[in-house]
Amino acid sequence: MWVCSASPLVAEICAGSGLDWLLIDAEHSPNGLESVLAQLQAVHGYPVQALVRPPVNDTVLIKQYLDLGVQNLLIPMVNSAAEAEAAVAAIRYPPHGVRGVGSALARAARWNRIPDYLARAAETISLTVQIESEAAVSAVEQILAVDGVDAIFLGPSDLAASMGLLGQQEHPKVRAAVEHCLAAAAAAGKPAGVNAFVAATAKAYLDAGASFVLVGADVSLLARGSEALAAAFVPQAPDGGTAVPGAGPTPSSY
Ligand SMILES: O=C(O)C(=O)C[C@H](O)[C@@H](O)CO
Repeated sequence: MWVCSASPLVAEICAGSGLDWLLIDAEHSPNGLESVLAQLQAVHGYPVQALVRPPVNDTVLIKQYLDLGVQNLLIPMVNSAAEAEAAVAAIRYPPHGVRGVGSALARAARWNRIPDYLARAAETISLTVQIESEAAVSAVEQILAVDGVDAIFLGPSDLAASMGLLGQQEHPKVRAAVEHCLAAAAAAGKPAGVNAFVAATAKAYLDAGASFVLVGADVSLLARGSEALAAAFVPQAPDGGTAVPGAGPTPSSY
């Protein structure tokens, strides 16, 4: 599930839920380096894998995330093999890439307490790139062929927008594009994941070959759960609207 609240406490609650992976998001959520660090520390020791999504495919930012100790990166908006190659270069030290060397100062290497960190760092990091535009779907085979791309992740919300179908993640053309990418990943022998908050769609994508799915978000659970409490206990206005100040209609499930 997504962890978007930028709260170590919430991240720890989710980490102990039984879910097997969490995505700490810094693309659309109010997370900076300090809050990502605090959440990594909060989930450490729980039987859960944490992925982290930086806001952008940027070499300097990726270096900072890696030095914090992020081991599973999800890079958004990767639209071509060249952009995927740039992400791979960002996670590898020279001569295989361009990652700056700061392990003596960094949590990633536990401040040089991890022997051979520099030599072994690449083995400890996974790179998943996000396919979320028509251009990326067209280039998915080339992106999957990039050495160092470990997995792809489909983003139906942005994909729908790029197809002129803003807000229509369930549109048959969007679902067909997602399934095309799932098949391409299977052919390439690499895992593919997808964002799918509608349970039936998540199950359909699993049946179509998805290896991992994002099926909810901390903020959405809190929003819908608090609305349900309000609906159960707060008197409704006579016109059927809500009596809760500031509350509005519930938008799409994404
Ligand atoms: O395009 C997508 O889908 C995603 O990348 C997920 C979104 O970022 C997230 O906001 C869910 O809508």
